[in-house]
Amino acid sequence: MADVTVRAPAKINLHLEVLGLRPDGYHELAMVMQSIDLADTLVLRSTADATIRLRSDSPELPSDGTNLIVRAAELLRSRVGLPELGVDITLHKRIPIGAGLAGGSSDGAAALVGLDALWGLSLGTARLHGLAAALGSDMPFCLEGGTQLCFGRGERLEPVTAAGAPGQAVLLIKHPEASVSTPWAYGRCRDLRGDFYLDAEEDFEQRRQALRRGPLVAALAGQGPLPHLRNDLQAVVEPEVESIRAGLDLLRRGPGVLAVAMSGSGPSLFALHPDLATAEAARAALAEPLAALGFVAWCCRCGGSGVSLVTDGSAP
Ligand SMILES: C[C@](O)(CO)[C@H](O)COP(=O)(O)OP(=O)(O)OC[C@H]1O[C@@H](n2ccc(N)nc2=O)[C@H](O)[C@@H]1O
Ligand SMILES: Nc1ncnc2c1ncn2[C@@H]1O[C@H](COP(=O)(O)OP(=O)(O)OP(=O)(O)O)[C@@H](O)[C@H]1O
Repeated sequence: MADVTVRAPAKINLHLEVLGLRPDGYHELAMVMQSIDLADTLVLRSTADATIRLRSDSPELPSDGTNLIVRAAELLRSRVGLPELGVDITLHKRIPIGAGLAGGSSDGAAALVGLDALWGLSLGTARLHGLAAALGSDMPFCLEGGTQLCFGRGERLEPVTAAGAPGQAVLLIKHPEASVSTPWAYGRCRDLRGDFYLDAEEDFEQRRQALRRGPLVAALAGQGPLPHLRNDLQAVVEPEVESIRAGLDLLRRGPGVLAVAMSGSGPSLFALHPDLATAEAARAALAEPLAALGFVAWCCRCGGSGVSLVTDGSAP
């Protein structure tokens, strides 16, 4: 079969609420996640030698069995019981690494979708979703994309209609030297807030309902103003990382900004804007202080889909 190319978009968290700690050690969450059009690209080619090979244009990224792309390919191949299948994968990395933007999870989801097509498996959405959930909490969202309520440890999805969303674009910033480990952020959350965690399923469900019926979901549907964005991990990470405090302050000063928050476990920060032109104008207005503090900045549209096969030859 000819090469298969897959687009792997990043996500931001419009809401991240930590409800409690589960018996499996993961946190029970209530989130709203949103795809953005900052994306990696994977190009996959079949090989005859039963090896899974990855190369990428990012020198910091491992290409061995610790990379989520290789882990996804190995899991898929073993689950379908076809050890003779081989693939060469080339990754064009654009999503910053360890940034709270689910770059690795989106790459893993893209590998699942790409290999399903390349190897002619036709696994279907439910099986791909199961494989994604086994690889990481954010990965099922990365498969589906768009705007979704995400519950459980992040893998239980409910689509949100965001046709009327006031924020159609983001100004996204990241400090190259800041890094936050996801397990560390959850561990810190447990240390600081663990005594207030909920533990009854009916309490979790009450919080899910509050989010489904709350002002954020209404605003996304074009029915009301955008509320303050909540990220419980931001509340524990912000006091520890100076560049996060400085970056949030800066984004709030951008002209036309609707709301500002940290994405996931950070350290990426974003400002929601009505459209790309307003986000670009804010980037231009903040160019000097952003550069002085050493931030890298991107302007992105809030996108409508998760990983997707590229069929028009437009990527990478
Ligand atoms: C911070 C977020 O990006 C928000 O979308 C996600 O919750 C993290 O998702 P992810 O990177 O796919 O996370 P995983 O690879 O499944 O888990 C990494 C680690 O994060 C912690 N973790 C993750 C998800 C969750 N619901 N509870 C947790 O406590 C656990 O320590 C886990 O060992
Ligand atoms: N294909 C990949 N791209 C990026 N990171 C990867 C990949 N595979 C494995 N990793 C590892 O995963 C870790 C987290 O990287 P990633 O860029 O996914 O972080 P993140 O955006 O914070 O994720 P999340 O938002 O899901 O918590 C890094 O330590 C990185 O080495």
